[in-house]
Amino acid sequence: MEKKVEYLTNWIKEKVEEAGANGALVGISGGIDSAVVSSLIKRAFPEQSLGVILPIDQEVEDQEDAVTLVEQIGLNYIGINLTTPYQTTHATIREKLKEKGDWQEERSQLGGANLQARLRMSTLYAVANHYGYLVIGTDNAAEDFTGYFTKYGDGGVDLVPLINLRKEEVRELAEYLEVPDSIIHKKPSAELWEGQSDEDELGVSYDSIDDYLRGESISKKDEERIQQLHKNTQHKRQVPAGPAPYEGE
Ligand SMILES: Nc1ncnc2c1ncn2[C@@H]1O[C@H](COP(=O)(O)OP(=O)(O)OC[C@H]2O[C@@H]([n+]3cccc(C(=O)O)c3)[C@H](O)[C@@H]2O)[C@@H](O)[C@H]1O
Ligand SMILES: Nc1ncnc2c1ncn2[C@@H]1O[C@H](COP(=O)(O)OP(=O)(O)OP(=O)(O)O)[C@@H](O)[C@H]1O
Ligand SMILES: [Mg+2]
Repeated sequence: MEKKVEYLTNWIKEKVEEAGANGALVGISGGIDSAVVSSLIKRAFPEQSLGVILPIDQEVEDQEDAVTLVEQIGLNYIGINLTTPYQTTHATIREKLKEKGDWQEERSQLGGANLQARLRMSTLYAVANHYGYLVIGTDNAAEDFTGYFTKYGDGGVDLVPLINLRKEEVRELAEYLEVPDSIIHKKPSAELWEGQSDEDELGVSYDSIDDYLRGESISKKDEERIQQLHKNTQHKRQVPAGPAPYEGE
């Protein structure tokens, strides 16, 4: 485990230095993925790393797991409350679409959820620009394969150190790195709306996705669901498509 941690830590260090950046930061949610990335950036850059806690509809102090984590690992951190920017932006969009007669309440949940992820991304980049740091993402192999992230939201980052790790491998790393149990055993959730659960929304468990990624056989139903998610989200793993150069008259 120590070798794996060293490998990931050195990789982050090399990529940040290669970019000529001063250090690294990560958004901290109180979930396991960002907890592991927090520990890695602290090891890579003990003095030049930053955790950013970005609550929406909550106070920074209420993000207890996130605060406990940064204090435990001694990571320099900052809390920026995005409740007002989120509510203002969302209300402005709602008002304009209502005026146009196009607003549909039942279609608003996902757009609002993705807006939260994209406001966090914009905030992380504003802070990163300020310090000359890179933004470190938290996507793991299961999320990447199924496209379970917001395009240009939590998917909008500079480096993705966990991208080849299955969820089970992230858990193993978290245990080795002594991430608090309350974080390790929490039900994975993007927390973009009340009661959201990754596995309910995905329609398949992380264990099943991990088995699939390991090449093991899983139920036909799960296999079809994973392949459908992968296919539908192909665009998120690519640079935006453009036409070939025009070669006519
Ligand atoms: N074929 C295609 N080629 C090019 N672009 C395409 C496209 N199909 C859709 N698009 C574009 O992509 C958009 C849809 O993608 P996107 O905006 O990402 O939206 P979408 O994939 O519908 O939603 C994001 C999902 O990720 C989950 N999430 C988000 C954030 C964090 C976490 C977490 O685990 O923490 C999970 C969230 O709960 C939700 O299930 C469309 O509105 C359209 O603009
Ligand atoms: N309140 C928040 N403050 C700062 N960053 C956040 C917040 N919520 C989400 N993020 C960022 O978005 C990322 C994606 O969330 P995701 O839920 O996939 O990861 P996680 O919360 O670390 O782990 P888990 O998947 O176990 O819930 C987080 O890792 C974090 O970097
Ligand atoms: Mg989460």
